[in-house]
Amino acid sequence: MLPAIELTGVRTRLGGTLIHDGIDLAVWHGEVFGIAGPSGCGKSTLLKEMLMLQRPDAGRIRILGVDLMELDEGKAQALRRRCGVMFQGGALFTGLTVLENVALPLREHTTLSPREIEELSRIKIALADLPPDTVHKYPRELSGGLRKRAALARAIALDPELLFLDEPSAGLDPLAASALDELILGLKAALKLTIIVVTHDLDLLWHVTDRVAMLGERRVVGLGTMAELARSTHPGLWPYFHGPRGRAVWPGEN
Ligand SMILES: Nc1ncnc2c1ncn2[C@@H]1O[C@H](COP(=O)(O)OP(=O)(O)OP(=O)(O)O)[C@@H](O)[C@H]1O
Repeated sequence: MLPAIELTGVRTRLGGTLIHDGIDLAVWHGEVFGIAGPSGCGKSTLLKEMLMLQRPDAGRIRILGVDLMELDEGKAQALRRRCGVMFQGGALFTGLTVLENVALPLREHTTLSPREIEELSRIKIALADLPPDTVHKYPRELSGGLRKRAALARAIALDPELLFLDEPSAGLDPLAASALDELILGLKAALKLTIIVVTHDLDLLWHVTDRVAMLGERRVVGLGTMAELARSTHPGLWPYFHGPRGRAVWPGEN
């Protein structure tokens, strides 16, 4: 079976600096795949490239079997519909209620009736574990954790095959962050999603991901389960797992 996502030899130059110099990785259908690494190593840039928001200078990216280098705008639109995205901060429309935010992709990309759209939106809101009384609230009336859930409900509105999460736990307290971890695992199981998550959050990486690509030195310096990466002696991985914060979240060591 073809991978859900395949990157081969991706090279990216930004503002005269080489950010990626030969990134190779494959994401399998149905897995939660983490992308981690130090600040500035190009994680978000890689995400944008997979989402067709930015083009690499060289290399090949295949999403759901489609080669992004050979896409016209029509095919890109069709492919984007198969990808849900939750950007850092949620990026909800502040002037729209939760229900209207979740309904928006359905209004833009389907020919469903308003009643069907509302019903489907309510299903996604329930799947994201938002209390029913939040549907008519505006994002500013919600806690950070509930705003993330609303953003997640919107990201799954069109039943995507791939779900991209950019720093989902950023800004959340530890309890809200671990509740979100559970929700991500629940969505993966319920919707058979392939999930790509860019994060610094070691708890999330240990508890939610199946495999992780650790970026560094403009390449993938480690690829495997967190347990496999933790055993690696690669100098680019050692500080990540054996620094004080890294050590504190090793399962079974708390
Ligand atoms: N449009 C741009 N022009 C020039 N440099 C850029 C541009 N966008 C990002 N960069 C630089 O490219 C590098 C990679 O940025 P990117 O945001 O992908 O890193 P990151 O790993 O996601 O970082 P963080 O973990 O801090 O979010 C950084 O050094 C950043 O300053």
